[in-house]
Amino acid sequence: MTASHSMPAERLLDVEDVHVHFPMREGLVKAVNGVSYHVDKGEVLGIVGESGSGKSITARAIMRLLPRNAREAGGCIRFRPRTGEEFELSALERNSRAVRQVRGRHIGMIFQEPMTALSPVHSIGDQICRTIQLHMGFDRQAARKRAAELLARVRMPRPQQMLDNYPHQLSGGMRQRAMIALAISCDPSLLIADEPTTALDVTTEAQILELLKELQAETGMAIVFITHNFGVVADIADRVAVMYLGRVVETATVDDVFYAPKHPYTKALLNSIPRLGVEQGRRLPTIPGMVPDPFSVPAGCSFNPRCAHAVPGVCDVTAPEQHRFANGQAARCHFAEQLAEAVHA
Ligand SMILES: Nc1ncnc2c1ncn2[C@@H]1O[C@H](COP(=O)(O)OP(=O)(O)OP(=O)(O)O)[C@@H](O)[C@H]1O
Repeated sequence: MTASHSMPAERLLDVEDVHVHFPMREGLVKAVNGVSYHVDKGEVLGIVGESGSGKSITARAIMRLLPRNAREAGGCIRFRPRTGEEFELSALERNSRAVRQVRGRHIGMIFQEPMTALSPVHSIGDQICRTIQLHMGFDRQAARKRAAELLARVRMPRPQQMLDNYPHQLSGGMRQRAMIALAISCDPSLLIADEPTTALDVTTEAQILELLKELQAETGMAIVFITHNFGVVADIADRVAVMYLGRVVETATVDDVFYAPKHPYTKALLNSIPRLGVEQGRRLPTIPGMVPDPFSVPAGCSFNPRCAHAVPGVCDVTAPEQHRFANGQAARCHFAEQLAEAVHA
């Protein structure tokens, strides 16, 4: 499907004012409440935020993999892969043939749990070959050759034999590599990575991150990398979108977000990262309060009850607009400018 509006030449993905709701017995959960972000070709965008901020549901809206009970309540998602076609993803029926042509071919996906992407009843080789044959028109023999090359590329030992292994025969780290090989098998323009390293031990996590960085540099694919972990963002991303309660509250380059965060929530998240060299036994700062119940989101700025800078009568009354800074950084805070000036004063 061709989108009606044009996108800038460098733009790969445009997520614009997307709303996704879950009608529940207890009330309406506005899991994604006006999210906008973009990804340029070859760029790595990190999405950070506490649990429940809507990171995964936004990604699932892009991939057209929303839960059955999700209601899309507005917004537009446009995608232009390297092949030059343009898709209005938000207009594509979930699980339609059109969606399956985009997913797998132009968008690869990796998850925390590899068995979300891998079938337990087919060998690794069969799964990769089928995807390659379906989307790239390779015959069986050429697909098998490419599949073995992909397994070698993600550094699986004995790739030729590995083709005939089933996922349950592999270790967690190896399954993760098989899932990555499957995700990149058709040379996608975009890889969506939803917490792919969260369940791994630190050593394996570092290896997988290194592999993803190498693959990104080699193929020029863009990555949307969803994580709780600012350390991972620093390692892999070019730019960051910080999410809180269904909204993007700050977007910035990785350097800007670490050296001059503009939203109080971003600052609080950064302050809660464990640092090397912190005296043993000294308590690390944590963000005060809990993420509010999704059925009773605070009025005004939804972060106001936890914010050290909240001004009564303003922050608890009016939802802030996005404030855009000259360097391209943007923060959804009434006092973003004043707070930034106070830091530099
Ligand atoms: N199928 C569903 N039915 C009802 N509510 C849902 C469903 N899936 C997600 N939600 C709600 O949507 C909100 C956003 O969830 P989402 O999974 O996108 O958050 P997240 O930021 O990715 O969190 P995490 O880091 O824990 O994965 C949460 O309040 C969650 O409870």
